[in-house]
Amino acid sequence: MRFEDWEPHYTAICETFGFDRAGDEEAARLIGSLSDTDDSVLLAKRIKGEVVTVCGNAPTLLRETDRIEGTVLAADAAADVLFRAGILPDAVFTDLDGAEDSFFEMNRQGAVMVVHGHGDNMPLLRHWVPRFVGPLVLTCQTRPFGHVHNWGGFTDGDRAAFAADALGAAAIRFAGFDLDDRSVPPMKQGKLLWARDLLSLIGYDL
Ligand SMILES: Nc1ncnc2c1ncn2[C@@H]1O[C@H](COP(=O)(O)OP(=O)(O)OP(=O)(O)O)[C@@H](O)[C@H]1O
Ligand SMILES: Nc1nc2c(c(=O)[nH]1)N=C(CO)CN2
Ligand SMILES: [Mg+2]
Repeated sequence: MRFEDWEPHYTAICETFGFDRAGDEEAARLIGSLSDTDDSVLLAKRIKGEVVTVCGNAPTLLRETDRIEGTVLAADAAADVLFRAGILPDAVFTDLDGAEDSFFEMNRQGAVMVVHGHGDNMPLLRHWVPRFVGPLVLTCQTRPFGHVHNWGGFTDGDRAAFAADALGAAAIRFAGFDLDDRSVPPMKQGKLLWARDLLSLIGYDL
C-alpha cells in the first residue's frame, strides 16, 4: 500500500492506542541509522508471482502446517515455532518483542529479517539490528525514506500480508491466525481486531 493510502489508517491506530507519531518517526530515523543494509530486492524476489503463506502465532499454528505452501512469511514468535518444527521461514516480520536467539540462526541460514521500528521498541532495535549478519530489510510505520520501507500494516502478521500484497504475491494464504483469540491480553486483543480490519482492506476476511 502506498504511504498516502496507509496514513489515514495509521492516524486512526495512533488515536486508538495513544501512540505518539513523533516517537514512531524517531524510531524510523533510528532504525535507518543502525544499518545501511537493504535486502528488499531479495525479499521481493521470494514473493513476486509466488503463492505466499503468512504464519501468525495463534496457538493453532502447529495444527495448521498442512496449509503452508510456497514462500513462508513468519510473524515474529511464529518463526521460532516453525523453526523448531523444522520449517525455515523465507522471511521473518518482527518488531522484536517476540524475538528469540533462534532468529540469528534462521538469519544465518538465509531467512530475511524484516525488522520494524516503532516508538516503543527502540532499545530492542539498538540491541538486535546491528547483530543480524544475514539478509535484512528495515520498515517503519511513518513516511518511508531511503532504505527504510513502509508497505502498510500494523501487527507483525498483517504487515507481512501487506508486504506480500505490495510486492506482487500471486496469492496469500494464512496459517496460525485466530483474530478472536481471547487468551491474549486486552491490548493484544485490540491489535488483533485492527489486524482484521486492515487485512480486509487488501481483500482478506479472516
Ligand atoms: N491468536 C493470535 N495470537 C497472537 N498472534 C496472532 C494471533 N493470530 C494472529 N496473530 C498474528 O501473529 C503475529 C505474531 O504473534 P506474536 O505472538 O509474536 O505477537 P507480537 O509479536 O506480540 O505481535 P505484535 O508485535 O504485532 O503485536 C501477530 O502480530 C499477529 O499478526
Ligand atoms: N508505537 C507503537 N507502534 C506499534 C506498536 C506499539 O506497541 N507501539 N505495536 C505494533 C505491533 O503490535 C506495531 N506498531
Ligand atoms: Mg512483535
